[in-house]
Amino acid sequence: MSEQATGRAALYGATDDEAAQRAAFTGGEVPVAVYGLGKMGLPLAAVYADVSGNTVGVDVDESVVETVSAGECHVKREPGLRSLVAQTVADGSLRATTDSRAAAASAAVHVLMVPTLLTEAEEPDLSVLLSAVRDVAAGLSPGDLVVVESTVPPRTTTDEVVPLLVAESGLPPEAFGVAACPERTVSGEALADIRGTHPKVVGGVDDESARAAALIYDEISDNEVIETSDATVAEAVKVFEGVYRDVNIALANQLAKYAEALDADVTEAIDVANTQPFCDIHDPGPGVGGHCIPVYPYFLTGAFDVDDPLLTTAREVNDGMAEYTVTLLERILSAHGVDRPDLRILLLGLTYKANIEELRNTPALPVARFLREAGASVVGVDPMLDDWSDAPPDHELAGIERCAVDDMYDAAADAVVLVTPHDEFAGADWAAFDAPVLDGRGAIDAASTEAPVYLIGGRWP
Ligand SMILES: NC(=O)c1ccc[n+]([C@@H]2O[C@H](COP(=O)([O-])OP(=O)(O)OC[C@H]3O[C@@H](n4cnc5c(N)ncnc54)[C@H](O)[C@@H]3O)[C@@H](O)[C@H]2O)c1
Ligand SMILES: CC(=O)N[C@@H]1[C@@H](OP(=O)(O)OP(=O)(O)OC[C@H]2O[C@@H](n3ccc(=O)[nH]c3=O)[C@H](O)[C@@H]2O)O[C@H](CO)[C@@H](O)[C@@H]1O
Repeated sequence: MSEQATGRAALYGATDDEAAQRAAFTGGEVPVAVYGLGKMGLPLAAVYADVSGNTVGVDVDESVVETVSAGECHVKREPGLRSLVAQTVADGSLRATTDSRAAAASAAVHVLMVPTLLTEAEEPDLSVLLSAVRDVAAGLSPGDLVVVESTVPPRTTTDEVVPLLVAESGLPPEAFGVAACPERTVSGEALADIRGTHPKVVGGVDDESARAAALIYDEISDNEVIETSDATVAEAVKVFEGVYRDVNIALANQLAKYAEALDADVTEAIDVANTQPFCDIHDPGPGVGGHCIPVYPYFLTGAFDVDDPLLTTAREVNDGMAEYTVTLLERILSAHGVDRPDLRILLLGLTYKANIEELRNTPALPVARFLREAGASVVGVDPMLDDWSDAPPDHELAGIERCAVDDMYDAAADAVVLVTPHDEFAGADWAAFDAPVLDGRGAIDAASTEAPVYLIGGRWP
């Protein structure tokens, strides 16, 4: 084990036997810093703390750091996370700080879990990641290992991260390790996923980086650790998983548009088609939200000069579903003889996915915009969101009248759209709305209610 001047053990280039390295890592001798304490970073930091016994979480948001430092958890509805954060903060294995430079100077393993988003021009925005990389470089020591867990365009680790670490740390590239180990975690099951729902993918910029990273993740995960031939393949694995899903969802949405011409229920056809192993068509819906699936295609189309009609068309199909949903709603209202200028439409679920507090790219916002452009007033119900009634005019939810779950039956809606099926809507009395319901996510058991319930791609009465 290479002990450095600071008395901390390091893994990259360690020459003692593997058992000693594992013992050092799980014995708190290899300090870890996790950069980014959000929906993905906090669960990751908590598991790292639980395994390593010596982890500091870094975040630029002081309220996040204060919350975690108090042993509390700001990430909602993540099973087990609240207690794990409380436990690891209480026993000292997890600390939180905004002082990224101090954290970097103390750590021998640096794990990047910060957002990677898009510019207005729909090109990868690595500014946050590279800012965190600069913080790491300021405290980088020989023998350290840098792990990129954020989803990034393939080649980012080798072409952006390593050169910046070298330039800003003054260390030669052979002095430290770097590996792409993409997060394959789903909100709502993060701890289980980090601990091994799926194999962990590890791609090093060199063999020693891969070895050190694989040793760490073999301690973190109880599933297989798959070492790819290099960091770029590991990055590509993650992006390919995401673009597969976006294209597949676009296929489902396209097939939903055929439903009326076929006079068939597309969901029934998809479900039966998926009964054989060569078919896994996903579900149609009002759109694709979050900062993963709708973003990852641009990590290819916006990063490489390759002729690509497929991913771009899939994005267009998925982004077009919000307007398609509104046209469906207009037809439903017409079929029910509702033709008033001052329509009130109730949107249930505004965040991008059930039980997740994230508005990024949520289809609910374009659905609301199209409805308001058509002259309707829009009422939104979302138990995952704090009351936004007093939000400023430029707030993304401005223009959407807020309604509490308990008051939703009294909203006097002319129609209801279930955009995101949070748990709170599972037991709704759909007939009590006394209005037609468009079930955007196929979450309602239509046979269990007298209410007129419609599906995207469903059969018309
Ligand atoms: N959310 C998912 O389902 C998911 C799944 C897999 C991978 N990912 C990847 O993980 C990334 C992070 O996702 P998330 O859901 O945790 O995002 P998030 O928005 O919930 O959290 C990001 C956190 O990073 C902090 N942060 C921003 N800049 C920072 C900096 N320079 N240094 C330290 N902290 C900083 C923010 O304050 C915030 O607390 C995503 O961009 C995506 O690439 C997300
Ligand atoms: C590790 C990681 O990165 N995990 C990602 C994470 O992605 P995510 O959290 O962004 O969630 P998704 O489930 O992909 O939903 C995104 C949007 O697409 C809509 N949607 C979904 C399915 C469908 O058939 N039709 C749809 O319209 C949905 O409503 C929502 O708006 O979990 C997925 C597994 O859940 C993973 O595959 C995916 O890699």
